[in-house]
Amino acid sequence: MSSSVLHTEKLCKTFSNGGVQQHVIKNLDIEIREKDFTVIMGASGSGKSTLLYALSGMDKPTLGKVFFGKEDISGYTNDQLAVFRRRNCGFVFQSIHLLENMTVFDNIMTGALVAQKNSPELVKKAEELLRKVGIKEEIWKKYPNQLSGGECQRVGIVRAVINDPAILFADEPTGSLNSSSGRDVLDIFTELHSKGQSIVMVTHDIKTALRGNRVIFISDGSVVGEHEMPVYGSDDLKKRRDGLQDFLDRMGW
Ligand SMILES: Nc1ncnc2c1ncn2[C@@H]1O[C@H](COP(=O)(O)OP(=O)(O)OP(=O)(O)O)[C@@H](O)[C@H]1O
Repeated sequence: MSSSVLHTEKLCKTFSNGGVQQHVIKNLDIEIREKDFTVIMGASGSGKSTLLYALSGMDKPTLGKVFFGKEDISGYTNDQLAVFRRRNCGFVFQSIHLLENMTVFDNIMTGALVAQKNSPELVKKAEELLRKVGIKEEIWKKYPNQLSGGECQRVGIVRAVINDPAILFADEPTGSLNSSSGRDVLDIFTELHSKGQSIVMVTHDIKTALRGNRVIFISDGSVVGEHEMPVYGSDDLKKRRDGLQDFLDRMGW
């Protein structure tokens, strides 16, 4: 059993919408294990993205605690959280916001930790990662508006993992892609996971969720169920899909 990399204690997040309090995350306890590919699923509006933001230090909880290892990050200031994220987290969202006035290569370098910036080792690492995700050398000097959506997403993944984050967070990473580009992106996630990358991904798509090895279902701001699967590719895909579908049916999805 792998060790815990992140956990929450009675996590709460409340938004005030026009003076009305909306309790989106309610006393939620969750543990994210190292080297797991954890998938968070649930109905629209159940609080998946809100949870991801709280887990990754993108937003502060209203009440409760978030621990990264033994470090309680819930009381951090915005500046401390920014440092925490840069050191420990990588992010891939539905639409990747690359900086339009920078080339593909420079976009990746801007994400690098200051200490490593433009070091020969880092340049080599960026080149290797770009090749690995299928971004050929002739694209490295191009600007984001000269790339397809799938290419942008793959560059975004390289930017997200360039600092070897302890956790890669993804929110509907294939949501804006066609099925072939989406599959390419998921193959990259699968490969990263097989190399030991801890991943936490929000999705409402079964095909995407199948890539994980642990699916956590949330409803109305609480964890209501959990489903474990072998590492993707090591089992029969039909059995895997049926098992996940069965779990989701039981969750009332
Ligand atoms: N910054 C915010 N201010 C106010 N309300 C918010 C904010 N962020 C989220 N909410 C509300 O919290 C609820 C949960 O939103 P969240 O985006 O976490 O759900 P979700 O499960 O990710 O939904 P979806 O699958 O549709 O993306 C929604 O009702 C949303 O309107």
